[in-house]
Amino acid sequence: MPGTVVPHPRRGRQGAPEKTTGRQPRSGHGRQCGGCAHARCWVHVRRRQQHEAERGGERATSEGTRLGFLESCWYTLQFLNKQKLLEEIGESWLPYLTPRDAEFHQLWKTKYSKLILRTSDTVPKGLHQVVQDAFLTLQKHGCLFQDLIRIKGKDFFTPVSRILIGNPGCTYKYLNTRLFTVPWPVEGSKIKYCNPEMFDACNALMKLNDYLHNEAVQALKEQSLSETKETKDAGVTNKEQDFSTCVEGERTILEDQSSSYVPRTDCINLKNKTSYNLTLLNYMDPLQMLYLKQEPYFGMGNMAVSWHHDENLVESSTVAVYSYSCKDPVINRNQQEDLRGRDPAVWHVGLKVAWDIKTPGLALPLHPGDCYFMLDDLNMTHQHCVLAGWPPRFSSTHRVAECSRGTLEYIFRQCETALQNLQAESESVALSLKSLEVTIVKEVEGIHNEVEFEWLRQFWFQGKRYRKCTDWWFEPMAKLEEFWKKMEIMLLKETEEDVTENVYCFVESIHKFGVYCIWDPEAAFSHFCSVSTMFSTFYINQQ
Ligand SMILES: O=C(O)CCC(=O)C(=O)O
Ligand SMILES: [Fe+2]
Repeated sequence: MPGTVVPHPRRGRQGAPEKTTGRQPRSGHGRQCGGCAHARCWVHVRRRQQHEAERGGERATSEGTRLGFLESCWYTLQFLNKQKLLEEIGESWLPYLTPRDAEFHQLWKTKYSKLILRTSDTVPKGLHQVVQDAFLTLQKHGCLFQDLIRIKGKDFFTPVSRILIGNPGCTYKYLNTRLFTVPWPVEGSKIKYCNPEMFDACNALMKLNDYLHNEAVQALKEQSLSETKETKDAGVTNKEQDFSTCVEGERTILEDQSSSYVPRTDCINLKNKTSYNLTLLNYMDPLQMLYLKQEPYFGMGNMAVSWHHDENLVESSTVAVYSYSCKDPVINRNQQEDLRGRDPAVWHVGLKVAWDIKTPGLALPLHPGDCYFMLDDLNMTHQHCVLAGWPPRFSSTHRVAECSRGTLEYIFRQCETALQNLQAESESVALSLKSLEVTIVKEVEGIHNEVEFEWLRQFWFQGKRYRKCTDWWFEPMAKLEEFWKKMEIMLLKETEEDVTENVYCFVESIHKFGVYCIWDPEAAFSHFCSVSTMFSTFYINQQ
């Protein structure tokens, strides 16, 4: 008879599930120990890591130490790079340009050509209105939160407050925090918002998303045409441009057929790299901040967001940003005409070539309603930061998030795969495993971890923030928790098998020890040690 397995009650504080212990050896013996030794090890190591992480009050990651090690290598490398840069700079600042400098436009054109600005006057007035209302609604209802992020193993709150809005069921992970989209009302979706204003806000951001998508397509097209022209001017034969029109569904998205056609594959790329699935909204009122980090390389002043590359995006996808600083401090700009450097009253986006101290940086002022685009691979080749001005400011940053492992659809599919190894016994409610094969059990463990660490913990860790806008996520989260519980039971069964086998191996080993002793004491000793270590490690891990 299998031992009775009682799942633990969920952990109260974060609602995150707690691991159960399954120390119930059962009689009988199943498999050969050699084949499954690796699997056992893997299970134990993982449980120990998790146990340690929990004891330290940390938010563990599903990948455990392996990822932790790679992560710390990456951070060390970044740290060393940064140190090297700072050393090279010494006491002085690196140069950067603003529109006040004569060479600003030349620098922009040559070194930052994939940064595109669309000033507010090019954006439809009606769109400005609904988007700005949406920002204020979200703020009024307390929907923006400072995120607890993790950098170099340390936790920080972001200076900016944020909310993620986007396709239903989509998530976006940045700096070890997975954010869950407040769904915008895509066609055919049934979303219950907390109030009608919230619907309007999400709808407005979806409209902005469509607008920015079209603008990005246009900008990319223009850019590719200007590149084509430049190569032609330089006398280089470029690829043929006489391809069929580019169609998005029934609609032609690239209509300018008179100048040139864009190849179909390029069209698909273009669409994939501008089809934003979410937007991360930022808000900060500098006057409410006790302290803001100073830009370290160029002396650009207060930073709201430090230098970074946006992570977790589809490769070479465009990022589009709508910027709304609540007042435009025009007077100050005139007063500071003769000063050098950027106007500290005005919000700017700062750009620099990654790990390069030769190319001057760029600080581009952003006035209320301006939009900027980081086209193609600009986000990879360059870093950007946000330089704070004086008024409060919102921004909506539209992204093509790489969410092959970041949607509800995906994680439910994973659960389905894992639960295929579960069979309900007809005469009892007890659940049992169809296969104890190492690869299958390992896969289930992986999925179990993924659900727990990437979804349940991440969701509950952020408290009840998602309730502020809609209850959309609570039903799928409850479902995921059900799946998690089933997997927990499955894995406990596997663990029981482990216990049995360990006991069996241990006993057998003692027996073998006696046999070995006669002709090979060394082998007997090492055999005994390895098995007993395995057994005691297992036992300790089950405490
Ligand atoms: O607010 C902005 O202009 C950009 C913010 C940003 O870089 C980010 O959220 O990743
Ligand atoms: Fe960014």
